[in-house]
Amino acid sequence: MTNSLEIQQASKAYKRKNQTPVQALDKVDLKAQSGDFIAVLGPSGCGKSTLMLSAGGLLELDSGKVVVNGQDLSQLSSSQKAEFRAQNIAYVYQEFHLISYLSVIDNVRIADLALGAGSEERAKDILNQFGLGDRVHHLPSELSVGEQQRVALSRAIYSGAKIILADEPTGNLDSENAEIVLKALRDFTEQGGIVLMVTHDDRAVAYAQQKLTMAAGHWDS
Ligand SMILES: Nc1ncnc2c1ncn2[C@@H]1O[C@H](COP(=O)(O)OP(=O)(O)OP(=O)(O)O)[C@@H](O)[C@H]1O
Repeated sequence: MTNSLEIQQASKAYKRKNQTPVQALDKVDLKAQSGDFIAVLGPSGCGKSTLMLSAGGLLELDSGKVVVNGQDLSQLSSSQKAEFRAQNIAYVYQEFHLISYLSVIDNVRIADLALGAGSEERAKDILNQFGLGDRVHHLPSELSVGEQQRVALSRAIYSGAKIILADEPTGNLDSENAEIVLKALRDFTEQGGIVLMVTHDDRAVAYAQQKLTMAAGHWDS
């Protein structure tokens, strides 16, 4: 199956009482399909995080739409959207967002842990691939920063999502760990996934096959 992410004429303004609205996205278009590894660049405040939140349906647009694998996210109820997101979209952040009181393997299996679903073996295989085979029962606080990001990435891969939205995924990493993470993201796209990655890191930009720059809420062309 081929995957697709389409953002059509997306606009979003943040409105605060008694203040001029900030137009964070201004009719932004994006078309990505299986195999695409896209770096989103641009200065602070130009709308990159707003774009990423919108792409995953975490933020409602004022106008325009996001279509993932043919599904217009705005047509889904919030519970349908959460379910659709769990199956199709994973976020990888600079700050990892691991759950501090759960072990590495439970963090990876977080989405199906409560249901007793999924496969511990598969989670272990993925952790092994990321060199974390001897860390499965550790807590996040017992890991290095690079290891924590590898757990976050393992969680994204384990989820089976076809689209990874990565916000500064190498921001806190040394070169060795940055390379592991970037190679994994590239492998993910080579296997049919899509990666949209906000970054200021030259190492990450070098891995992407497309570079898009934002300026004040739109593409800088
Ligand atoms: N919740 C909010 N309320 C009001 N304004 C906001 C809110 N979130 C973002 N903004 C404003 O919207 C604009 C775009 O913000 P956004 O976080 O998308 O930019 P960014 O490119 O990701 O910035 P950075 O690189 O610094 O993370 C900025 O001017 C920001 O101040």
